[in-house]
Amino acid sequence: MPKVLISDKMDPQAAQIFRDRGVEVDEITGKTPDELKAMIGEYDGLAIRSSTKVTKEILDAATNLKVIGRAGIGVDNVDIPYASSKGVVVMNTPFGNSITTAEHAIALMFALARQLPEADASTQAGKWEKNRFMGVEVTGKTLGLIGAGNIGSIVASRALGLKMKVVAFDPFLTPERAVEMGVEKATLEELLAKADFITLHTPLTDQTRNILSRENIAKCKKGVRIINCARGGLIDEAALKDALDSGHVAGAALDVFAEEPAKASPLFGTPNFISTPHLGASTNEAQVNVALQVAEQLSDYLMTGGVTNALNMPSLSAEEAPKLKPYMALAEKLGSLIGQLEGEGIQGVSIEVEGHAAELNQKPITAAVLAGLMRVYSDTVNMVNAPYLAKERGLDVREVRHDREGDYQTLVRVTVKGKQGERSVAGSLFGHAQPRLVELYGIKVEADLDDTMLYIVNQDAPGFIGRLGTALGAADVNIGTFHLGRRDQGGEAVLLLSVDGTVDKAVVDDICKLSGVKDVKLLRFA
Ligand SMILES: NC(=O)c1ccc[n+]([C@@H]2O[C@H](COP(=O)([O-])OP(=O)(O)OC[C@H]3O[C@@H](n4cnc5c(N)ncnc54)[C@H](O)[C@@H]3O)[C@@H](O)[C@H]2O)c1
Ligand SMILES: O=C(O)[C@H](O)COP(=O)(O)O
Repeated sequence: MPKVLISDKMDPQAAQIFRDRGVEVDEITGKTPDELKAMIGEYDGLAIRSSTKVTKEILDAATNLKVIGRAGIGVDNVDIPYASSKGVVVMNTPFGNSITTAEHAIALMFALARQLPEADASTQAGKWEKNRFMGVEVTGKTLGLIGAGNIGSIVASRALGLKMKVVAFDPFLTPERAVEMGVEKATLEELLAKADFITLHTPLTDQTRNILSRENIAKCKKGVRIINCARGGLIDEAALKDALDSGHVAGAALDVFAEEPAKASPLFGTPNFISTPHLGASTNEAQVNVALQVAEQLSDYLMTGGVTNALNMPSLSAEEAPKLKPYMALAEKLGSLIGQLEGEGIQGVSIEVEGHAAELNQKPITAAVLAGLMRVYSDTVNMVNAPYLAKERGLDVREVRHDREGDYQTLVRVTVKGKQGERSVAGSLFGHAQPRLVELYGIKVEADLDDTMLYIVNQDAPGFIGRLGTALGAADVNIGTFHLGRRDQGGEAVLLLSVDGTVDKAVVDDICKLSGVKDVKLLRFA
């Protein structure tokens, strides 16, 4: 039974879903990195929010980990490249808390417009300072939206409902989408010059880090109010403090900080500065959404192989997974076969599907071929890290889909470009589920690729099979299955034998010495 650790505070329904789906679950929150490191080795899955930092050290200690699920959107607390290199799938729940976070941004905008936290504190202190708190209306004002994705577009729709004008800066926002959203597409400079309120909704990347830098804050309209419910690090906090002190910025509300938990900040105590402790996603509704989603996604992956919302692997629905499973087994065996036969020096690989295989999601088939192929170089390769390793090695990967149906109802062909030019192997499924090799380097040969096999190329001539059988018998090697194919009569022939147990190198060397033998390789598919 797979085992999952929930390491951050999550709605209890998550744990219930894991149990209902046959996954063992422990809920242990608030652990230090060292404590997490000590316990992570026993888990197949890890469910987190933003508090748990999944670093290289944690991933190195996570020897059984297959999947990390983020109950929320931002995954900057997970070292995704390293998780990928370790073959760990990373998933998030990209929509579950979007409305809630957009509402928090709007709430902070109103709190800034009417100085609500300060007015509240003053009133509860018995001061009744009616004349101290003069606000501004939002109606008719311009909201500058930096980042117009899921949350940004919800904020825009709410702001339009409040009769604001919305200008948006997002390099990936098309003019058509801007029209559909009812916003004006702008450059960052234009936005800074026009906005009365600015709200940030981008991830933290090298391009967005300090997007509101000292220089850009200076370019803002005097009296601008700034809201950040996205990620700390998008604003230069020291420059923001100076701009609040000088009055250039009339107010700022931060839900997120460059360093969290933010227990001290020069901004704390600054007039017209409001802060919340990363509460953007904290509503009952959003927390139920993300907890249910993450538990369903992780259970699907661990129990059926279904992949949803993964950041480092193609999606594969729980319905698709069982259909693709035999294809992935076939693809992995074909990749492994050609990888073992070719050895070093592969520069490119093309994966062709035809017939029934062409109706399926090809990405997992490609990932499985690459996993089989790359395992020749490293035994820690799996479907998650194989595409990354292939890219790292500069392997040219092509996918081809043929609508035609050939000799087989379904076919996967793997062609590699290596030291000997282009060579291919092809396989099909028998009885809808049994992977079988049907072609090897242009020679028709039907073979199940069993755990241990001998590949022999010889000159087609009478008596060879007898001599081979005698040599194997003398070495006490039992033949399981025997498959023969040849290019033409008297030409090159290929033999694939499955054998019980293993075969010593000395036996392989003896077979090499038999008359007519051109090549012998011991293959493993376990
Ligand atoms: N405070 C919270 O609790 C909370 C809750 C949920 C999400 N978030 C954060 O909010 C942010 C936005 O989430 P989302 O779901 O809308 O993400 P999203 O991916 O749907 O949207 C992000 C948008 O940013 C845009 N973008 C990327 N680079 C940009 C750049 N250089 N300049 C301008 N725009 C750029 C993208 O094109 C995209 O449209 C994320 O950082 C997420 O982690 C915070
Ligand atoms: O990216 C997110 O989803 C938010 O930052 C929410 O973080 P949290 O789950 O820690 O509240």
